[in-house]
Amino acid sequence: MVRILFVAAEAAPLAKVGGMGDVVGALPKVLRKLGYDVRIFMPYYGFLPDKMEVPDKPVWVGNAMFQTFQVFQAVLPGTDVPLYLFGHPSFSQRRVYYGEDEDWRFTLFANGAAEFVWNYEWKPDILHCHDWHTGMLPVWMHQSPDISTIYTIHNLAYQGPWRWRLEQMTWCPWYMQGHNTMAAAVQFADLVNTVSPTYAEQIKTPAYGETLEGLLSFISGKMRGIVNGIDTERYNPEKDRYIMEPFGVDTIERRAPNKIALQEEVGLEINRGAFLMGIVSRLVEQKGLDLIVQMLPQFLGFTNSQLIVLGTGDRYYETQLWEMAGRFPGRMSVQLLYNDALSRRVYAGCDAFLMPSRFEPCGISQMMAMRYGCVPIVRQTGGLVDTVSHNNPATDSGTGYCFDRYEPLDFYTAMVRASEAYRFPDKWQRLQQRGMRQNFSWEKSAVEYVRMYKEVLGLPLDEPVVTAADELAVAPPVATQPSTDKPAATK
Ligand SMILES: Nc1ncnc2c1ncn2[C@@H]1O[C@H](COP(=O)(O)OP(=O)(O)O[C@H]2O[C@H](CO)[C@@H](O)[C@H](O)[C@H]2O)[C@@H](O)[C@H]1O
Repeated sequence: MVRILFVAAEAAPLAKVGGMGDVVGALPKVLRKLGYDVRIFMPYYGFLPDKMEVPDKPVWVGNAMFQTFQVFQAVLPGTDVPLYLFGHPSFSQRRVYYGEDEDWRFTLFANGAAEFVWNYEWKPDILHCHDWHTGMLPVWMHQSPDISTIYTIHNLAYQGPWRWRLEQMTWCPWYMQGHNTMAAAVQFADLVNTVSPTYAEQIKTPAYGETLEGLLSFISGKMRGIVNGIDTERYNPEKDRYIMEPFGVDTIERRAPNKIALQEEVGLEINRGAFLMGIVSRLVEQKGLDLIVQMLPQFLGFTNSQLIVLGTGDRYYETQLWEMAGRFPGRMSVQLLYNDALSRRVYAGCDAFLMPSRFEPCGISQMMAMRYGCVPIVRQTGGLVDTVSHNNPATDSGTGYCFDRYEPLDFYTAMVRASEAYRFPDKWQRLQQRGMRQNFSWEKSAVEYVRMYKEVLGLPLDEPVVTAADELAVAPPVATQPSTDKPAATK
């Protein structure tokens, strides 16, 4: 059976700050069903014992960067995916990112992962690395021809902090890109992918390449674009115990109480007819926050619409939104926090979801919104192009509202068109149902990942990888931990 180790800083539901956590938490369990022995290696953050049982005894003790670390083996809650936790005091605080030592502790983490795969009894055939935190692994793995590497770019904008210090820590000279772990991985990984076909093309241009467009164009032969899925088991409006009233595509009339409950919960006027818009996001420039700050006061001023924002991020946007909410009491609510349960209630209660991103590698939130019958209003960029299509009431087609240019008025027009369409309940309901019927499950995208794994191992693409004997023992017997749907720590 092919063995794959995912190395990442996040894995939902244990540690999730954004979409990468969703991917690393959901894809391995689907791949295991397809017959691959997939495991995860991630840091042992200080808040993990609140969410799961971690054994006291490590399965392995190693050394890297003159430090001793321990590796604990557990199981990702709600799945059968074995989880290796990298234990070192630098991760014992209750945070995932930020801090003065961000560069150092993630370099240590990547070093620890390398030592682990070189020396531990279970050896992967493929090391699947995610984002800058794990970027040096493909460089170091060049001394191990028996281990292939795949690198997934979730967000090109984050290429690692304090690069001059990174170079001193990675012990890799400039031609190995020791100062920029994202570039290092792109250059040295056997295959590279990003999380949607459109973004895979866009990042070869200066507008989206974040200064790596030259390198990305150069390696385009080994570059793939695979659209993300969502965890349709965890995020299922028919069974979600965090929402007021479960509903499905054929029982969409049962969705209405969720809107009233949400209005009540976040302090909005109870108004069944108001056009309720939602945002669940990291509050950063990428997500089009400047368009929101510019246009929402006008839109709220001229219509009877309402807005709820759930997110954390840049202090500037947090302050702007907070100040705006003060100008629209009962019409706008800002929740500056990370809360998975509330995010589900926003998806289930709002009429529309705003995502006017400046750039978007894929985007998970718009898919979650559609799954919960919330109509996305998005800018046509990156993965939003691949997952949302424009509503055409004449032909009853499309799943949301899309605009093209990153201009306040274009965004405004899209919101006006959506709020006008909302006045026709039957058509609006059919639009919601079209979104809910989309197949965003990981099963579809997992097949494309399998193709990549076969390609990197040099296996024939049209033949199954697993042998009959393997199929009988699809996964090693590991106990399944009960699911903890507790939200992760704030950023
Ligand atoms: N305050 C809050 N409370 C609760 N939940 C919150 C929250 N803020 C955000 N979330 C959740 O975090 C996830 C956000 O995922 P996205 O993919 O939309 O964006 P992100 O930019 O983080 O991911 C990056 O990586 C992913 C994965 O590849 C790409 O899809 C994306 O384009 C790229 O920018 C969603 O599951 C959302 O519900």
